[in-house]
Amino acid sequence: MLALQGIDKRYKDGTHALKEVSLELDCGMIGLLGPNGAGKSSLMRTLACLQAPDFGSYAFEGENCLENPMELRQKLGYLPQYFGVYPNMSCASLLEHIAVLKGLPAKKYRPQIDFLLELTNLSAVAGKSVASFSGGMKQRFGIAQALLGDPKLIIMDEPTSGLDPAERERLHDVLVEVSTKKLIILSTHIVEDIENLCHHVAMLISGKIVESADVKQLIAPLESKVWASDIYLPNSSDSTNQTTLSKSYKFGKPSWRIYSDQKPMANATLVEANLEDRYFLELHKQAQRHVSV
Ligand SMILES: Nc1ncnc2c1ncn2[C@@H]1O[C@H](COP(=O)(O)OP(=O)(O)OP(=O)(O)O)[C@@H](O)[C@H]1O
Repeated sequence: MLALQGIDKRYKDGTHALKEVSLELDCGMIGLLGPNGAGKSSLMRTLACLQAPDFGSYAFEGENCLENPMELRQKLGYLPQYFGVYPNMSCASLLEHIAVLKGLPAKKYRPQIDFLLELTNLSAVAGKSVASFSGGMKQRFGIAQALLGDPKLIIMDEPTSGLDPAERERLHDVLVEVSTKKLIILSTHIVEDIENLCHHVAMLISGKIVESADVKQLIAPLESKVWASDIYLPNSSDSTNQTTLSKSYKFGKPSWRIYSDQKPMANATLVEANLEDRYFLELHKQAQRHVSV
């Protein structure tokens, strides 16, 4: 459905944000996971034809998007990370305005706007100015505008940032409801969102795709190798077969997760491996590579 080939982007100040990114994605919900500054937004903006890469090409449903961006725009829904300033227009009027800009005929967009206001739980505030909305409401508005025109490719840059747990759950419901027969790319550093929603994840670290695979397949090699302990294992004791993955707190008490072929210490308990473990292991590997270069 979407094929990227050698996408490379260097900004004017010399930052090499994307390094020969190649990906092949089929329909469904796909997670793009990476730390701050990894290049996720750069890739999302490129896919949305908002900035051109220096090299590379990409095609959606066989159509070359760089040669024919208008073709893609008609099939695209995009939720940017930041919207900037909202005009002082009501939610419904702004959606109508965006529908016109997308080239949708009134007969098509009027019922769709009603449906999307309902879906994103904004019907009751449709007459209120978007500029006066709370962060969560603005995010839901962003999702509604991205879904206008029933796009086949939906790109969402950090869609759950700034949402409270109830809003986040509502967004998950919306995404699951619309995801059939579409390609939804969800860019985030919130691993849990990807684990909850996506069957496939691409990991982007320092501008490079380091993994792109089925989520279960990525986690499988870690099974029976992730341990939890409330005693600190110094990093210095990490080795090829043993890596401290993460530290988290429960009721103010710390707990470490350790990747190891064998029980790393007497009190360690074997736990179910998850995507966050895989992601931290990958970040650790990349950091090691960086040090040894
Ligand atoms: N317009 C720009 N000019 C120069 N450098 C930029 C520009 N936009 C992004 N960068 C740099 O490119 C790199 C990748 O940034 P990008 O915003 O794509 O990462 P990200 O993974 O989306 O990060 P975050 O999760 O923090 O939003 C960073 O080093 C960033 O500072």
